[in-house]
Amino acid sequence: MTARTVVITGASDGIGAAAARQLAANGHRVVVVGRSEKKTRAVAESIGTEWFRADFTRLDDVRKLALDLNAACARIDVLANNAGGIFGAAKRTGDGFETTFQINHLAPFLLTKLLLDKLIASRATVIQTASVGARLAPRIDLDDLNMERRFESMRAYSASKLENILFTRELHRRYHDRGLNAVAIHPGNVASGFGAGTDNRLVRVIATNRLFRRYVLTTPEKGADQLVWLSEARPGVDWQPGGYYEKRKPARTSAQAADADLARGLWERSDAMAG
Ligand SMILES: NC(=O)c1ccc[n+]([C@@H]2O[C@H](COP(=O)([O-])OP(=O)(O)OC[C@H]3O[C@@H](n4cnc5c(N)ncnc54)[C@H](O)[C@@H]3O)[C@@H](O)[C@H]2O)c1
Repeated sequence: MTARTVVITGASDGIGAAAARQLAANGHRVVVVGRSEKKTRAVAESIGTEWFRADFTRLDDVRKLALDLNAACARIDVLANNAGGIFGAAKRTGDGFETTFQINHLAPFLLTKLLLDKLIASRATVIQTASVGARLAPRIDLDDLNMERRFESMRAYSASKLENILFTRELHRRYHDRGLNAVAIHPGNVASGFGAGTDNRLVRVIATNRLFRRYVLTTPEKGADQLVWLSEARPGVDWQPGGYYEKRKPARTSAQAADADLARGLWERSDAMAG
């Protein structure tokens, strides 16, 4: 197989780090992106690859990351927008947006847009690590993407993961005929750093309890399976762009995820917000 250039965000930990290790072992050029310089550097050095640091609570970091990636990579065959998580109480970033919304949706939206020319020229695959949790999302209110009316960390998380799927659909609608292959996935329920810092007690207990981690959740390596598979497989042959996958198979999600007007509206609002 030809070696590909694969950029993975959230690759300092968990699923992203496991995918980076596997793809590097398979001979690809992997670019590791993370928030913590120390952890990101450690992962990159352990697999002998490049790394960049960006904190997605700062859109200026995302803009700088896009500039760096555009300069460092002649082509990008795969962009895995994997960074994300469930966080605590309602909080605004310095950019003025609700934190979960910005980290999980707005930052990867902006990064993808700033890399778009290169992604199209490379006929790239763009993967969103979404979640089965998107099924629990409340009705997305385009006039209240910051959830000012009723914030709760699980509501914000599930909405952001639905937004990952809506973004995938709209990316596909706009750019598939120019060669872009967009896909969203649920990675499985994985024992990673996910959920450790949330104020949602149930999620925190499941995510941190030793027995749950050992017997109920799966490993980061298994959670990375679809990122690795989609990075190497042939779009349009091995999998169909535009959709949502679980365990390497197209999967159903909620009716909202298929709402084309909502996907278009979210794109337009995100564009205006990200500037
Ligand atoms: N673990 C699960 O069970 C599970 C289930 C469904 C979906 N997911 C999704 O998988 C993805 C990876 O999560 P994981 O399980 O590996 O968790 P993790 O906590 O181990 O890793 C999360 C990664 O996201 C990065 N990140 C978090 N906040 C960031 C910020 N402000 N700026 C830049 N990067 C930031 C972290 O640095 C880390 O590299 C997430 O998008 C998560 O929503 C996880």
